[in-house]
Amino acid sequence: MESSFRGEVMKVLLHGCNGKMGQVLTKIISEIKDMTVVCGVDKEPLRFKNEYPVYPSLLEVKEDVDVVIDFSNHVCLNSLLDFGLNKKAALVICTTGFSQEEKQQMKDASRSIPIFHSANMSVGINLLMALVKEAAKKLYQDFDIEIIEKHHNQKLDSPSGTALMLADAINEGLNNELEYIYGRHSKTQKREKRELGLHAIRGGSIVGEHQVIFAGAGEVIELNHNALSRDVFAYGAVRAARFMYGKEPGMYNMQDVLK
Ligand SMILES: NC(=O)C1=CN([C@@H]2O[C@H](COP(=O)(O)OP(=O)(O)OC[C@H]3O[C@@H](n4cnc5c(N)ncnc54)[C@H](O)[C@@H]3O)[C@@H](O)[C@H]2O)C=CC1
Ligand SMILES: O=C(O)C1=N[C@H](C(=O)O)C[C@H](O)C1
Repeated sequence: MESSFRGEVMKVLLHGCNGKMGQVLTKIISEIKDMTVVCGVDKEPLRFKNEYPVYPSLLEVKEDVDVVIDFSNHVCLNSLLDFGLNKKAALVICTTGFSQEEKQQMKDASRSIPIFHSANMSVGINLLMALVKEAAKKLYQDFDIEIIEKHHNQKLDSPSGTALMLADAINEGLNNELEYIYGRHSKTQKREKRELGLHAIRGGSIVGEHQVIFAGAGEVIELNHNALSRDVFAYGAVRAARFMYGKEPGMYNMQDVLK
């Protein structure tokens, strides 16, 4: 599917603009000719001096907006959806940590506006999803599958949205037979075949590492992805924003963007 964005200047609202990802995007979009940040929203609006106005709430936004790029917190979902529905703006939601109910809320709203959501904006992870799905189909009979993710010490949610996305890709390949096990503390029993373990490490400034382990008798296969900087997520978000400009209502993800 092609982007319908051509020859204009796309007006972007950065939601969570004063966070780590918000600031990386601020810099990257300032270097792009046909895209401009018309305003930002952040619950800490004064943390940085930005070249665009920053509001503490979406209710205060005065600017005309084509696309909202969101890297904030899942608790903002209601206000984000209300904003998109009132202003008919496309939403590029990159935040993680949503509950099943919140994901359903997104789907419901996507009947009226175009909504993109992906827990990982890198091309590499979205290719890895296809690889682990195929590997799981071929290996599951003889190999146990576990996922380890590592992130910086400021991350709020665990396991990461990406680890869950990889687990879902694997499970889809296996007719959703697997049961997710979040760590094994206090467990004094053997691993069951249909378990898929998810394990989270938090420390320092690790940008984002995901390791999918296929452990067999006498041999181990690992498929890994390491994000070396946050730029990779920001470029993915810019690519998704271009893709979402002028799209029909519906739910979209990175697989649609990369088609
Ligand atoms: N999809 C992807 O590829 C990626 C997703 N993420 C996700 O994006 C989110 C943000 O990540 P970071 O920038 O590292 O976090 P961060 O904590 O550095 O930034 C979040 C920003 O959102 C603001 N915020 C929080 N609650 C708010 C509210 N109620 N109203 C307005 N602003 C609010 C905070 O003040 C902060 O400035 C996380 O959920 C993270 O997991 C992060 C990197 C890549
Ligand atoms: O919080 C982060 O930093 C990241 N979050 C995303 C996730 O939860 O998967 C993506 C990336 O790994 C960085």
